[in-house]
Amino acid sequence: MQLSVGCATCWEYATASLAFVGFLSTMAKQYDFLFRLMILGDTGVGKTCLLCRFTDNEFYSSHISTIGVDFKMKTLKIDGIKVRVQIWDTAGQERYQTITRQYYRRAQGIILVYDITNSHSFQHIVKWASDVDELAPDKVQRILVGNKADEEKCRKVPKEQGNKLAKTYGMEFFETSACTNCNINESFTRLTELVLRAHKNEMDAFQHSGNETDTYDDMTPLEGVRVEPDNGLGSQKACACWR
Ligand SMILES: Nc1nc2c(ncn2[C@@H]2O[C@H](COP(=O)(O)OP(=O)(O)OP(=O)(O)O)[C@@H](O)[C@H]2O)c(=O)[nH]1
Repeated sequence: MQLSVGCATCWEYATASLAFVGFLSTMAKQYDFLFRLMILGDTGVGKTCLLCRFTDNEFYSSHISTIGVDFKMKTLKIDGIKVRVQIWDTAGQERYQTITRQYYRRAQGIILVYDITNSHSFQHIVKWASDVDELAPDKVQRILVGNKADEEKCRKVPKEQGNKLAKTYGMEFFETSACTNCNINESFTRLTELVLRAHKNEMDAFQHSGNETDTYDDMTPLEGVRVEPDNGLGSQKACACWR
């Protein structure tokens, strides 16, 4: 860029531009890869709580149903690689399935969650898994999570049953508690590792293509998905149903 000497405005503009470019390149190097993970399961199993515990180390005792899809981000370091995960928290309520189903095809990793104190939520895993088979990419990585493991006295689903179901689907299995922060980092990190491994060839090709400053980021926009808040639902969580 050619600067006209003595022109204060141009100089300020150039300095600001260079600072902005520097800022962008620093931003670009904050992570090496970006992946999308998704949390699925019946309403009330604790999907939002799992996510809030993982990203913010917080736990909320009230159940405020998610509308559509919400998301949070976190950066992990795995084997020296900085991986940024965008984690979508989906509504478990049937009425939002038209919206949440739009997101499956962009997920690289999926956490299927049931509540160990709720047999129905466990039985419904079969339905969630078949939705994933139908709608998610072939390469999608999945793990099974039995949440609320702190509620041992109210347990309805034995741990062996969870293990058995996970084996049937070829998934790894974790019992977690968002309440006591048990196995939360372990499960999210393991899923991210599986996604990294599944995409290794593409990532190697990307790095060898000379993109040293860019990040591997499959972020083409979603088709427009929009939901209007349902006034009959009472208090509900903020949502990011359209992007
Ligand atoms: N004891 C216990 N309660 C939990 C745990 N995780 C979540 N809960 C409670 O379960 C209820 C539902 O949690 P949410 O995270 O809102 O459930 P959700 O799956 O996101 O529900 P939807 O948004 O309706 O799909 C809340 O009252 C939470 O406090 C846990 O690990 N242990």
